[in-house]
Amino acid sequence: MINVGIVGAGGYTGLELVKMLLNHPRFRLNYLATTSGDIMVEELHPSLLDLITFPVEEADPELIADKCELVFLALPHKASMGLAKELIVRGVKIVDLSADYRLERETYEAAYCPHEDPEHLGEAVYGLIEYYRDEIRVARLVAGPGCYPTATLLGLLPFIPYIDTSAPIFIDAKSGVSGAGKKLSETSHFVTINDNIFAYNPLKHRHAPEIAEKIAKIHGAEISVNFVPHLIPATRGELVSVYATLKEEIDPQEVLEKAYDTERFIRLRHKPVDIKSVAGTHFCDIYAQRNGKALFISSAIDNLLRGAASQALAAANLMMGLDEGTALPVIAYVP
Ligand SMILES: NC(=O)C1=CN([C@@H]2O[C@H](COP(=O)(O)OP(=O)(O)OC[C@H]3O[C@@H](n4cnc5c(N)ncnc54)[C@H](OP(=O)(O)O)[C@@H]3O)[C@@H](O)[C@H]2O)C=CC1
Ligand SMILES: CC(=O)N[C@@H](CCC(=O)OP(=O)(O)O)C(=O)O
Repeated sequence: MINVGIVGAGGYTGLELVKMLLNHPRFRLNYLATTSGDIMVEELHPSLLDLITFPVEEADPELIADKCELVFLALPHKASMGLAKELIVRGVKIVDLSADYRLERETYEAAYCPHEDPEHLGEAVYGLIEYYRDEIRVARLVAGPGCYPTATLLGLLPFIPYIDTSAPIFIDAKSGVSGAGKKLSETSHFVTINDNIFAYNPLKHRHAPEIAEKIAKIHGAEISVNFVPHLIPATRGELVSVYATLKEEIDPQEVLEKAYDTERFIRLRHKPVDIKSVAGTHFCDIYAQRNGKALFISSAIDNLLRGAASQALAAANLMMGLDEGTALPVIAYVP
């Protein structure tokens, strides 16, 4: 068995990781931590009662290195890099769910804060599985992509060679409230979001530079990303609609089939996608349609899973030489 740990076990993605690791045939959950520790995991997450009994500690790099070959950091940005730099020098493999190792230093510092671990930033691999699989297999530090960039890039990347990048591209995204994490805020308050929907940070969200940077890296195309996220009254799930202009009248279905024919966790749909069919799973569902040169791409993921925890587990599987799909959830919460 391979010993693994989770730091940030009290949060939403931390819980998703615990749930998947309970069913993992090769990973043994050997360490759990929160900021203050001193609690049992089944107290932290009452839904785990009678399924697991395990102490949660205060995060300590020495102890993590003693107990784990690989650790998932399910922490807010900044907190992650503070710990990751202590762990990597101790030989622990890391899958970081935060934004800390996703971007070039310049892009990161423009959108977040000064980087505290430039030494290891350059070796981090972006954990978008379908595009970085080979690099992930040999990585010691993987950066889980943001949830919106995951759904957007999986839908949009196959079309980049056919898109007129001189015309604006609009990405209209909608997320369930769990995307904002566990702590409360005015916008995630029940009374604000119930029976409601609204845009936030239009054209200014920090995921726009992440999307643009990865398109440039993968296709060498500089595009101006116009990204508008919305909050919707759902617990989990994310729907992304991309509106772009084509250079030529290609068959969108054919483009998608060519890109993802052999990908078992990408489902190509012949009808517009929805969030419920992917909720609780690692799938990304994609649909595309064209009217002349106007292109519409629609993708859906579970933000907590494919957008964070299950994508992190797929990366960890690859890093430890296992089948990518080990213990990834595939049965959706339907109805
Ligand atoms: N929610 C989502 O859909 C997605 C989340 N992510 C990213 O994954 C990471 C985790 O997200 P999520 O689980 O939603 O977040 P949550 O806010 O639900 O959980 C984060 C946990 O980290 C702990 N924490 C907070 N501050 C610190 C600190 N300074 N030092 C140590 N621990 C701290 C908190 O609890 P405690 O202090 O008690 O330990 C908390 O339980 C974030 O970086 C997020 O941006 C990425 C993609 C999608
Ligand atoms: C609904 C909601 O609030 N979503 C979050 C994105 C979640 C995510 O992917 O966060 P990181 O990039 O920080 O890891 C947001 O817009 O900030």
